[in-house]
Amino acid sequence: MVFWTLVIGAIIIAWLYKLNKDYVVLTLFTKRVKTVDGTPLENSVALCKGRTIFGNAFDFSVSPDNMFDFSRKLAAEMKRSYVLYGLFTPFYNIITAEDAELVMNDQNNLTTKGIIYNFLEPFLNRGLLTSSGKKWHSRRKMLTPAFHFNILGQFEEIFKEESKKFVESLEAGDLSSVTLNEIIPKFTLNAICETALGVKLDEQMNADQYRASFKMIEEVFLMRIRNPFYILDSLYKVFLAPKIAKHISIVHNFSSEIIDKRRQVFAEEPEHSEDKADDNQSFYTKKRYAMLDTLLRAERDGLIDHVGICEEVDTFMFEGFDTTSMALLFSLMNLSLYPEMQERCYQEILENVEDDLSQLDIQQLAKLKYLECFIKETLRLYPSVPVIGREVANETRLANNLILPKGSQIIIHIIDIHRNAKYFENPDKFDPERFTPEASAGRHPYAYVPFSAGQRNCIGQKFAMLELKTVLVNIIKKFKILPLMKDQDIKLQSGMVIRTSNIIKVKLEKRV
Ligand code: HEM
Repeated sequence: MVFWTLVIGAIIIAWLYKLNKDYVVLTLFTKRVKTVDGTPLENSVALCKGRTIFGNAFDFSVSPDNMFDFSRKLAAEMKRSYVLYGLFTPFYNIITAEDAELVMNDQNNLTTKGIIYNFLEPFLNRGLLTSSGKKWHSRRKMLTPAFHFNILGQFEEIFKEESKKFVESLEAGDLSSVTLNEIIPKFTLNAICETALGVKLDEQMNADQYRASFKMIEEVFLMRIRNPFYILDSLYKVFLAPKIAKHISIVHNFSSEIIDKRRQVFAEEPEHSEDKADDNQSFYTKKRYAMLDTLLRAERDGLIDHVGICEEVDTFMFEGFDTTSMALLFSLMNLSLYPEMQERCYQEILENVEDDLSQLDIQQLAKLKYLECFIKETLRLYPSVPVIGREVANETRLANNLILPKGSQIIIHIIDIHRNAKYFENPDKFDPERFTPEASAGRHPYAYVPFSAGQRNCIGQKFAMLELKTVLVNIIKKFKILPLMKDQDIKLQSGMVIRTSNIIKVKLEKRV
């Protein structure tokens, strides 16, 4: 009996030993990443020892603050891209521009969004951000004209109006302590609703409730990232979905109400029937255009249904609201922390922008080169979307000698690429001069990718830069922005976008 137990035990151990070469057994048979030339994996990529015997599956079961810091610590320790083994799947973590280029440039196997994006599905369903394959191609083609240069000119009018209102609301408040986390989302939500959706938010629409529900959805999203068991939809549905059902329906009702309002405006305009999809110029000059009109037109032509429109509207609200909020928050914070740079922005505005800000246009904004460098540097150190993900659709061989098994997850840490001393000397120093043409020459093209790159890049990047420049010109012209906290006090956090765990405040002083 003892003999046979030993024999069977030995066979099992031998079998597990063999299996372990292809799979990380204790992470529930996660396939291993291999090398093309058969050399040891650690020669081509860093491997990170797990905190438990279950690979790295439980390494991220920490608070959002610690999760953010933990990733930065790993990048600093590893110094090159690294592999982690989670439950069921390996995670290839990219922290160099060279590796990011291989993934962002791939046209075939690496354009599908990663598992993390599934966590957004109850909220966004499958819109432009989260979809892949044919659906993504046709939606991207449908929506690209909505971001055409000619249309940005019309959006500029809205950005100006909203910026003016924003400055007036600041003036009416307590200038000695302005809480950026509170006031900015109001401005950015109004701006996205009016430009993208063509609807002014009014009292009845309860935008405060929308923003609060948005936060709750984010909390549950983070719970799913931290606990590897919540990867399983069945567990999510039982334990987490009921917590946010109410909030999901609040955000969906909010966007549905907007779609209905705009649909009425659209239906009242008979000339829409004559519009050609690519005839933006003539169409958009007839009345104020909204991106949602592109979708309503496609609906009329039978190219998209109501569910599809909701997916895209929720996606625009998600992508266009919080990303710009955080970019604006960090820009204002940096203006307060670096007074000489703020003064340079102010002087540049005086030299290049008409005194009457209602005349501000894209041409004047294009002259504000230093302000642009300032925003770019802000997005380098504080990219609104610090991390993006892909899923490997089919086993893929990369030019860096790695073979990624089908289903592997790729995490591109944009923030770690941006803070890598290989591309940016003294990377933690805030220095807008890095983005002058001379300083940028010769830099790796994927070393600075706040809007990602390749075919899945951000469709709204020009829109976002225009909005940021417009509101910043309005604020800088009116106020001196003074600090109420130190650079070292700012604590970054993970969220659906980058967050701060502390409240960011500044003081404003009216310019005379
Ligand atoms: C500072 C502001 C912004 C930043 C930093 C930013 C960044 C990004 C990044 C990094 C991606 C790639 C996401 C991924 O691969 O998972 C992305 C995608 C996207 N962004 Fe933005 N974004 C900003 C503003 C906007 C705005 C204002 C809009 C819309 C009005 C927008 C709409 C989108 C959409 C629809 C996608 C998905 C594109 C696709 O997959 O085809 N973004 N954005």
